[in-house]
Amino acid sequence: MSGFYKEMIAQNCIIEIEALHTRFGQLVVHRDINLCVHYHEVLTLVGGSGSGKTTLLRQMLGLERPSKGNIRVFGASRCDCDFDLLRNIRNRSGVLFQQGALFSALSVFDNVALPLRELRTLDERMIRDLVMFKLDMVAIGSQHANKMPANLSGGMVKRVALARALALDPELLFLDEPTAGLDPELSEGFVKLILALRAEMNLTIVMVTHDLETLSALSNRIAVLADQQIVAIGNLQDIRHHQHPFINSFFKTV
Ligand SMILES: Nc1ncnc2c1ncn2[C@@H]1O[C@H](COP(=O)(O)OP(=O)(O)OP(=O)(O)O)[C@@H](O)[C@H]1O
Repeated sequence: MSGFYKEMIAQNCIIEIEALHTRFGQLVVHRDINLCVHYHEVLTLVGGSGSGKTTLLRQMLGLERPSKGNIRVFGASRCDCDFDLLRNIRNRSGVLFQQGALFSALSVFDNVALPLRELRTLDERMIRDLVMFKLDMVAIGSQHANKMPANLSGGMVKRVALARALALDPELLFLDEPTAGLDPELSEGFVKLILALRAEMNLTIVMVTHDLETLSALSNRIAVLADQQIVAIGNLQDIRHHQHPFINSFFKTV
């Protein structure tokens, strides 16, 4: 075991990123990224447009591969191609994509039931109970279960998408711009819901956001992506005094 991994285990990392490089043709997006996401923290990725936040999130999720370097989730390498191992990582992770990304042809109920049905181990009665329980957790009443996504408000789409992300009781939750498109009141309510569920389910959260209110309310630590690297990492107090042009402009209203 390399010194790096010993250090990661000692630091209690749920996700460990080592010497990660990403390039798309001539475009270098990440250069030597090293990062540890601690168990039970909320780590937020911030950075300018095109700085590689979503790409890094997708790499942690296993949806994209870095050009070089390694990502370990729950101690297992993303680069291992063992199907059972990758499925295990997937079942222990939930993701809330930007815009909610509900399947438009499926009802609220069927959207939340999807990850449960994919397990192929639960009968429909059990699935029904679990779906109604998850909808209740995100304050969606049973009268909405048969509605189609097109008939929901923006705030409801986010909550149903969150119920789906939490369907398998994940330990790790990824949030991509969770409050984008919500007005300030709905956004505040959604942040409170995430905080409550995080405490209830003992979640570790990795989030991408441009929204300062969301960032301040939820983050334990913030990692700033700029110049293809993580130029600063720490809590809000640590970060806001860091001297970097992106950080100065991003936090100037705090
Ligand atoms: N599959 C791909 N092929 C080619 N270029 C890509 C691909 N995915 C991302 N990029 C490029 O990589 C860079 C980083 O993209 P990414 O979406 O990760 O940035 P971001 O920080 O999330 O940006 P934003 O805040 O605007 O969403 C961008 O220049 C983007 O155009």
